[in-house]
Amino acid sequence: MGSYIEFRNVSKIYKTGDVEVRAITDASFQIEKGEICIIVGESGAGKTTLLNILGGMDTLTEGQVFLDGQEVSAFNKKQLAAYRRNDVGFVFQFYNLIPNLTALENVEMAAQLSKRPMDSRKVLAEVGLSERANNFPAQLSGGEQQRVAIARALAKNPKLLLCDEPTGALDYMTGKSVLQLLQDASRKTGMTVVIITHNSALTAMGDRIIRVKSGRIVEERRNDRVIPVAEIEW
Ligand SMILES: Nc1ncnc2c1ncn2[C@@H]1O[C@H](COP(=O)(O)OP(=O)(O)OP(=O)(O)O)[C@@H](O)[C@H]1O
Repeated sequence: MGSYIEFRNVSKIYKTGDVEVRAITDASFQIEKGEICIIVGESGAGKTTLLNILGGMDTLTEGQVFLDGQEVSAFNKKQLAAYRRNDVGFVFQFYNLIPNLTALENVEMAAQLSKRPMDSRKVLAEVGLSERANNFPAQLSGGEQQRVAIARALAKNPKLLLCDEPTGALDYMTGKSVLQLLQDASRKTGMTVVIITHNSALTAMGDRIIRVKSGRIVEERRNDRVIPVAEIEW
């Protein structure tokens, strides 16, 4: 049996007029179910491109991508939309909450779109925000907004949680608590989590580390000495 997630010789070339940008070259790696995977690399290395391909938000130029036995890279537009809706939860650097919906309504809306949602109130409680359920995003701190965004992604009960620089807009301590939340959620639910970051220190919290440089995978390894986020300093 293959791995839960597999990238097989993936390349991505962006074409703008006559100009070609090779964002990813021949990337192959695997991620197992329930793992926290940290994809690390400098700005422009190709991290977001990899995440977008895995999340069905962008297509590849060459190669194949598999998740849980399905070939994502063979999906048509309609299948990709269903895949994004049901199988993938997204957490971005800038939360992307809907401003005129409360915290709870933001979570409920995502849950309603999914095939197998979890109870929105329960998930909001799990991220420590029961008391703020009826607040609008503008009434919440950055860290609280990111918690709502994580609750929104988790409430879909996805197969995979994709996080693009989830602490990029947060201060050190708040960022740490958000990462701790992601680590706890993965451990508690067995959810597979992929986090992309430019911060090498965060590799210590991952079960698997994938390092990207100039569009190529330069390192892929299992980490058998995972450190709780609270103990990581950077
Ligand atoms: N839509 C696009 N059109 C053309 N080139 C693109 C496009 N998106 C990304 N690229 C290029 O592909 C390369 C990889 O970009 P990507 O955003 O994946 O890197 P990244 O590692 O996520 O960087 P950052 O940490 O700065 O977000 C870069 O050279 C970028 O300029």
